[in-house]
Amino acid sequence: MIIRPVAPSDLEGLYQIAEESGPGFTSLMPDRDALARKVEHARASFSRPVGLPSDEHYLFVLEDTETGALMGTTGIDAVAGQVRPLYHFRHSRQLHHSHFLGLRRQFHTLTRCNHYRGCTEICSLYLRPAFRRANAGKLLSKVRFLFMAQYPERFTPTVIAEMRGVSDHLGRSPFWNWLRRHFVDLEFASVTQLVGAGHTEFIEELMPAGPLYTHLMDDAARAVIGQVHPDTRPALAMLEKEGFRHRGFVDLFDAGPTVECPLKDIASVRAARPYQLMTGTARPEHRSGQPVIIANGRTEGFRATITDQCRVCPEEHTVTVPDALARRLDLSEQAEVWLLPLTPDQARRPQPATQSHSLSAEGYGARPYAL
Ligand SMILES: CC(C)(COP(=O)(O)OP(=O)(O)OC[C@H]1O[C@@H](n2cnc3c(N)ncnc32)[C@H](O)[C@@H]1OP(=O)(O)O)[C@@H](O)C(=O)NCCC(=O)NCCSC(=O)CCC(=O)O
Repeated sequence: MIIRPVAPSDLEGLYQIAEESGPGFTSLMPDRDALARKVEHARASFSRPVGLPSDEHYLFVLEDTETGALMGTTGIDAVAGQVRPLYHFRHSRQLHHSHFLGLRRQFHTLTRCNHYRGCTEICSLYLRPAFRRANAGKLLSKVRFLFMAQYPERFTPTVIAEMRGVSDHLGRSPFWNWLRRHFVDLEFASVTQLVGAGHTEFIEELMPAGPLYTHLMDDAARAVIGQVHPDTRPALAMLEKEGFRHRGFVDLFDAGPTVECPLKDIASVRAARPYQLMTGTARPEHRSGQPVIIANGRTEGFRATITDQCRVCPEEHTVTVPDALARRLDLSEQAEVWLLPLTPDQARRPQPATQSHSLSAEGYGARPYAL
């Protein structure tokens, strides 16, 4: 399997992915014209020289090199919330207290906001069920951090991910059902389609701006605040191991959590290193054997894969790879290559609990309002 930038010939495969991933997956909607524009935008972004990040969108695909089939997608928006505002609900606590009456009560509220302005956003992580296999999901998730380590000037100091929230197999969201009843009478699928196509004006016009008291919501809506879709738990688990944390901002439509991490603290960004390529047979002193993600040093011609065939000489900063692998990654002798080890010890230790909302898949579900 090989990761590469999306190409116009991927349009049909992308459409299939957009269809099978369902309505909560807003960054890829089944609309051929919109997908074609996305592919063109990505092509222009990979080929553009960048000093300061702007509206670049990097969309990568994972290809099965034996069949040419598209296995999955993974993406990065260099700067989100700049051209169009990025809306969230801020989940917070309010204390109502009457000294005179001796009464106090604590409430949880959701308040609409534009907290994230101009952050890099990772998105579009999807591995087709037919292609689920060891390390494919990890390659899709981590390759973006390897790309960021290679080209930090293309990204902002903070990276966020808006995780898909809970919806059922018919695409109904318990959180949206409540909002729909009280504020915007549209199907969840229609709303996500509007947002996916960039039509967000209705948010200012129709969505509540003042605080929503969560105890007034029905149980089903309240229970999914800050929770991810079951299929998204692996995606969240991988990001938590990278150091991403939830700070209380949830999606306006399905209440899925947004997580964030400073770019320089992302475990894979810290672990990625450049080497000089040697092809052919490794020398005995070269270190061998560990699975790594290996990428060439290009943008437009970016290629990456996972392999345990690299032999690394850390002292000389060189790596020897078999000729066939060098050809697949379009590498020539002495080229720069980047390696990211897959070993679990690169995972960061969790940050202090006081700074983040609790969000283990089970833990948050059991206590959805714990700050
Ligand atoms: C996310 C991926 C690509 C992940 O691929 P796989 O499922 O094959 O991953 P995997 O290798 O089996 O698991 C990856 C890691 O997650 C852990 N893991 C697996 N299942 C888990 C669960 N139920 N709860 C908690 N952790 C779990 C595994 O132990 C493993 O970590 P260890 O190896 O350390 O044990 C896939 O699940 C997928 O396509 N999901 C549906 C689409 C989706 O919801 N995408 C995210 C949308 S949200 C989005 O796109 C923004 C976020 C983003 O872009 O990253």
